[in-house]
Amino acid sequence: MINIHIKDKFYQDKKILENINIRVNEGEFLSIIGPSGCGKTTLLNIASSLDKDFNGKVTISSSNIGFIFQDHRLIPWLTVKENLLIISKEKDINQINELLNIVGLNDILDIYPKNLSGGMARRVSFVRAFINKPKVIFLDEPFISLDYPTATSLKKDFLNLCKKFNTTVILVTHDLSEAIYLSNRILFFSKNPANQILEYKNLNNQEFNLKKIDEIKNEILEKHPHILEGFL
Ligand SMILES: Nc1ncnc2c1ncn2[C@@H]1O[C@H](COP(=O)(O)OP(=O)(O)OP(=O)(O)O)[C@@H](O)[C@H]1O
Repeated sequence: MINIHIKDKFYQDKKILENINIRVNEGEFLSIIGPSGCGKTTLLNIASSLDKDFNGKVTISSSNIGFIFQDHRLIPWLTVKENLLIISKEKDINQINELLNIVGLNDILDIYPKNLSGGMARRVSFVRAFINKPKVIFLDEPFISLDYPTATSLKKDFLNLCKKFNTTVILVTHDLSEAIYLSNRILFFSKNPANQILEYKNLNNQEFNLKKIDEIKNEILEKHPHILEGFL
């Protein structure tokens, strides 16, 4: 579904990524975790073909892809409805309402982004990402700076959307608990140039269970204490 081969990636004369090979299967949810500055966003930009300035090759089996970023990136002078319709291929207001309902939003179609709370705006950005039924979604720290209850419920809603569309996902995050909860597989990276230091597979525990998440987190940290360095 997604094949990422990066021989190397430089910014000016600084090597950021080297010798990275990642394959993501259809319907898989992969998280990439690592310390600040190790190149996670750079890797995501290359994987999603936003950045083509690297040595290597990326293939994605569908061109129908969506993005979710840290900020909602809604167009400020358009209402929620207009923000969603402008990128919707089907222009189907019933489908838009259905997706808004999945993320817990009702009666907000005529509201402008500046009148939405941060959490609501982020929810709308999730709906926007799913509106054309993408086969693949790339996310860069999408739950950052949301309060805990909002982030938790949005994560649940997000998993429901992924299930509904059988979406393949690559998520960049700093948060190990979040990665354990959401993913099937986690890749840990270290710094300079980013090395893949550990792969953790078969995390199919997508039920929100804090105890279980903590157990897995402790298991990972006990087995691999070095991954603590720099970011946890
Ligand atoms: N456009 C750019 N030009 C030059 N250097 C850049 C550019 N973008 C990123 N870098 C550098 O590349 C390195 C990797 O940056 P990147 O944003 O990919 O890391 P990250 O792991 O996503 O960090 P964070 O978790 O803090 O967002 C950093 O040293 C950063 O300063």
